[in-house]
Amino acid sequence: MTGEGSSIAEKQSAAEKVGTSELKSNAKRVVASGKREFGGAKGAIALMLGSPAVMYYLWICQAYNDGQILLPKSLNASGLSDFFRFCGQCIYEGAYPTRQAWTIFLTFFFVQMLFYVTLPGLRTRGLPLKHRNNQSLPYLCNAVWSFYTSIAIMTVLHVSNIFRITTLLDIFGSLMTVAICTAFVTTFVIYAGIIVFRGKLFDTPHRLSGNVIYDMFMGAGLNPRIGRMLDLKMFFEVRIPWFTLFFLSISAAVRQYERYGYVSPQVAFVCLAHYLYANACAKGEELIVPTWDMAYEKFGFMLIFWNMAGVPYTYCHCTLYLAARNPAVYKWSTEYNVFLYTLLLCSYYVFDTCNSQKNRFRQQIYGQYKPRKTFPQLPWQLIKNPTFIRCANGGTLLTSGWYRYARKIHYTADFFQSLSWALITGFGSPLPYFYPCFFFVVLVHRVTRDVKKCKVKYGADFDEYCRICPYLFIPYIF
Ligand SMILES: NC(=O)C1=CN([C@@H]2O[C@H](COP(=O)(O)OP(=O)(O)OC[C@H]3O[C@@H](n4cnc5c(N)ncnc54)[C@H](OP(=O)(O)O)[C@@H]3O)[C@@H](O)[C@H]2O)C=CC1
Ligand SMILES: C=C(/C=C/[C@@H](C)[C@H]1CC[C@H]2C3=CC=C4C[C@@H](O)CC[C@]4(C)[C@H]3CC[C@]12C)C(C)C
Repeated sequence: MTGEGSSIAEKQSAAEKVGTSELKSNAKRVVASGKREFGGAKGAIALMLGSPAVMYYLWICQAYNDGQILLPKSLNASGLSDFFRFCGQCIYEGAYPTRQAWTIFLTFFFVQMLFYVTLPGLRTRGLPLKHRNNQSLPYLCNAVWSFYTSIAIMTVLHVSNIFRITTLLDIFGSLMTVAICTAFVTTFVIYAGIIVFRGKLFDTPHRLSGNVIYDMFMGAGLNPRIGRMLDLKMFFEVRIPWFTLFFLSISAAVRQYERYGYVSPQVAFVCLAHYLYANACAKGEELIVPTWDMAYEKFGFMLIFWNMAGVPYTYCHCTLYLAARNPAVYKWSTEYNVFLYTLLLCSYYVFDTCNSQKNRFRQQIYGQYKPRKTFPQLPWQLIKNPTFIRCANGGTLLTSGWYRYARKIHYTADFFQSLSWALITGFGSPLPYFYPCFFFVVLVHRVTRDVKKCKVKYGADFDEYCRICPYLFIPYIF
């Protein structure tokens, strides 16, 4: 069945006549199908220890080995013990969690929390939550106010010499250590709070596997909050990672201007790229509310660590590479620069409008759609009369807009954004290419999980969707 031609209100009423028993049984199957992901407890331990190790290794290559891959033989080390001793020395010297780093990190963290609960914003509601009797949670979407207020405050602090933004790059290693430590502490505090206080603090336990390590990694709660409105998942997914990434790039631009008297096209590129991403997350915050991460993904180490430390301190190696060198080293041709700026902007357009189409469609179906005037509101971000499949379980699958051409074209676009961030640095170091390579693996994993989840949840209707839209990443190709 398709929902062609009928009004959104009629479609919404159809969605509301959802067979809850069918939805519940489908959802249980979805959970059961994904019960032990990431290799279970052993995989969780490996990822909890491996993630910080990878971050420190990348940083040591960047800060102590001119951006080249560091191997034991390159140290003339007699063995691995010498190699690890060298790395330990680098971390102690260059990434010690100093009082200054703790002060900067925690000030930014708690000021963002203060903005979250005080600044004006758009109020919306999330998807109906099965375990809350199909009730939805309220969300206050004021990240765009927080973003521009933060920019204004950072500007005043820098210009008045109270806090020079170039400090972020000067103490990058220490800030990274503080972020890693805080992520582990936050993971433990939120897990313990939910398990011990069972609903009186943060959230009630949700879909626990019974294995403490695995549940700490995946999360004990689905929508942990401080008070009624401070949604920790939304707070960590938007404000901490992408605002930090953007300010690191601005830090590089200010440092380059102070040293050389101008900002190179390459540093300007990473500032634009990280502005676009951070601003997208902020101006589209209400469209994050109906996503899988908000409605299904529990809040544990995976989301906490990667939002708090992984994203800002590994996705930034393009910035670190450019900031550490004379712009003459990467003075590319005008044609190459124009190509990369075009690739970035076109990829961003598809990424923004595709995510917008699907999530605004979700809001329309649940009667939560509210137009906004945040910048930028792009053409084709909303499908006015969407065609969609009205599924047997009461759900809906959009079959127009970008979703007519490829089921995950926003993944493709987002990947090409990440690739452009690396290409702007040239080919002098492999470190800026960590993000696109890591992201490729993340997206392949997410699409595999998602296809499995949608097949279980939508059954034959998902097969119908795949018939209507047979391409996954690239229209008419793959
Ligand atoms: N930079 C980074 O580190 C990361 C970036 N991202 C980006 O975030 C964005 C969102 O990614 P993600 O949340 O993983 O994936 P999606 O936005 O694709 O969300 C998947 C869910 O959307 C719903 N859905 C899928 N197809 C349709 C359809 N045709 N009509 C209606 N609903 C549909 C299903 O959920 P249901 O039907 O149950 O509602 C499905 O489970 C992407 O652009 C991705 O690149 C993601 C991860 C990390
Ligand atoms: C999984 C992680 C992080 C994921 C986020 C970066 C993305 C998850 C949902 C994404 C978005 C949803 C809808 C949008 C509307 C568009 O108009 C603009 C873009 C966006 C806000 C988009 C942005 C990326 C997400 C927030 C961690 C583990 C890295």
